[in-house]
Amino acid sequence: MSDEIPEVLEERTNSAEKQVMEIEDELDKLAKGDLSYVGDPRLDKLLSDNEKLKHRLAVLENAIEKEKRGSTSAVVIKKPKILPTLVTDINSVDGTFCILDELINIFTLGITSAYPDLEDPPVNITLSGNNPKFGDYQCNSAMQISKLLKDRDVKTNPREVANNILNKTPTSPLVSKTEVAGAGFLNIYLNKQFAEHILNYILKFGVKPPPVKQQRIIVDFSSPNVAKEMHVGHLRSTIIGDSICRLLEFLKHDVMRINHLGDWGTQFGMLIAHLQDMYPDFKTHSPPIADLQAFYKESKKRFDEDEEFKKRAYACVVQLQAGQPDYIAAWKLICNVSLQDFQTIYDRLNIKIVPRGESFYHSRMMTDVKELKEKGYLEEDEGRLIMWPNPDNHDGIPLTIVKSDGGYTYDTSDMSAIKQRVQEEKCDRFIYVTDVGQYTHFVLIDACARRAGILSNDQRLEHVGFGVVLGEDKKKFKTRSGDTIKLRDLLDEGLKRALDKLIEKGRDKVLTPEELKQAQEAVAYGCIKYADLSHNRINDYVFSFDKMLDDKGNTAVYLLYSLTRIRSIARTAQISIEKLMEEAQKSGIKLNDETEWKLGKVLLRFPEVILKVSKELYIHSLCEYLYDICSAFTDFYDKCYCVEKDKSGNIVKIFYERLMLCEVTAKVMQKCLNILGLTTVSKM
Ligand SMILES: NC(=[NH2+])NCCC[C@H](N)C(=O)O
Repeated sequence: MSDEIPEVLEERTNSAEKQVMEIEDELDKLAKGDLSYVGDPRLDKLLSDNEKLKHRLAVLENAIEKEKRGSTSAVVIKKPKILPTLVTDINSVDGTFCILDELINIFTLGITSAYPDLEDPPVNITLSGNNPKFGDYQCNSAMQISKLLKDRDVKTNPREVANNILNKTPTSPLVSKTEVAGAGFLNIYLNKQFAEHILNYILKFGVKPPPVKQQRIIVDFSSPNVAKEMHVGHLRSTIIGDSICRLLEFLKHDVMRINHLGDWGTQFGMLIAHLQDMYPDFKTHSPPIADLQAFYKESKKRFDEDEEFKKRAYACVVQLQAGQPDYIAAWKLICNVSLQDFQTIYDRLNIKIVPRGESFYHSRMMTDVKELKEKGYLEEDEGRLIMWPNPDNHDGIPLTIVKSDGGYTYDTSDMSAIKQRVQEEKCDRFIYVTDVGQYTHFVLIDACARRAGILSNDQRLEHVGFGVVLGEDKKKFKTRSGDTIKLRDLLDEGLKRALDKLIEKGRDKVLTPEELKQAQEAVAYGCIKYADLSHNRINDYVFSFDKMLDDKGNTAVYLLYSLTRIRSIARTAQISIEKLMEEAQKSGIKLNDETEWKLGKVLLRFPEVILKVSKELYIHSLCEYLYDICSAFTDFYDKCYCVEKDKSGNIVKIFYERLMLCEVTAKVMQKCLNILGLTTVSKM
């Protein structure tokens, strides 16, 4: 076998090693108390990059080992690469077509045929940005390839490489032209007929999801704790998690929406003991516990102050864990009070979620702990049983699987949960939506589940982390009196503010009372959701009704209003959708004006944006896209008449093709808003 391969691998290993060292340096600083990184979104990224790089390093080192061992074998059989098949006929594609993916295919062919000796050459395609001078998309691979060649002592420069690629790149009905520009960029211009074809498809058949391999995906979100306040952090998890589910459901995945409620643990001992005292006949007469938080506080006070009560509380835990029916009944009762409370919030926000709390894993935890123990994964530590991801490396913190009093923990339930999700639910993807503070918890669960053989190499836990909710004073979000904000009050205030806003705009004079109420709810809940979703989730986020109810800028109010305006254009011209479709049979959308062409190109990006967000789970990209559509639409509508009227307001000409473009815009916007969980209204 040639010596060349280990050399390349060694080089890659060196570079990966260097990156690991750099990141470890940063982490080191952090460990030494350099707090400037805390709460910084870059930290989260560094930590996850570090994990990935370590993994890659291990893979590469393994490969070197293998190569070294096998270096006596004589023949190398190069696996033939499976090259992509390209689109040759416009009519063979529909509205679900991802342009970026096809461009990657086209340039993969171009680059591999220009440089057949390069293994896995970089194929780097991006959107060109706003300047039409740079085309619609750009291929930036020439610089990287030129560098790779130089490292192998091949004399060349990026422009030459770009020209070579261009010569070998097959033509495509998607692309009108490609040019070499600047230092070696390849500027790609899309073909208008192709774009028109796709938009006409969407006009006829609606917005359909791009085809992807169907997966079974679990999304663990919301997950408040029984008998405690569901706080703004849980609200973020609820909103982000729901939107992720909607997106994945749109892509036709089999999505499990799971509410991993904190409904198990020693706190139930004192709650049950208190319940027995306060409502001795709780089994026959459902006690009127309206305020479970107050009930919790009372029982906690007794627990802390009354030794006798404390003892009883512990005894209750034992009975509960043993499955004693009376105790199970008491526990269920308490859980149901909380659950009903949570459900009112879900109903108001139109969110579906299935409760499956920590208690669900109770019996599984017993068997799972036994198994972990038997397989030697657990170690004793001051009476506890702990688990390290790597038995030879005790840096950082381990999982606590069994407490010194024999009880199980949050860690235990998450180990059992991941096992259940892999082995019983047979999920392909595992998504957890919590605050960034739990990042290390999930890294540990992932690593330990891998060590225990629960997760295989191609499976991983995905933590969708988000920052803290802050008040307008940039401090922790509290009421004026310093109490935590009740979600119900927050939603009520949203409703009130939304109504004020609509009245301020005089909408109460134009809308029927029913329309006004629909608009009020759509605006109130929409603005709370959108403000959360439109920010990069990793960052802390400032909760401000004034900002979220602004009708300018990237806000729900602006978007919802824009959509109703677009929808009203055909309506005021009294053109029915049937009439529009009839006209579409004759001509279809034409993108003649520069602003029409621009709007058309933004609309074409829908599948690309959806696919990207479904991989990375950063919903704000979808919000930015929605805002891009609105901006492009405004430019178009300012410049192009859809309906021409004479001086006395009579319609003299109707531009059907433009009304069709309005319709497609509305369809795409509507779909995006649905995915974000916003309710749209026809009038507001
Ligand atoms: N599988 C999980 N750990 N899900 C998240 C649970 C969130 C937890 N109940 C909390 O309030 O912080």
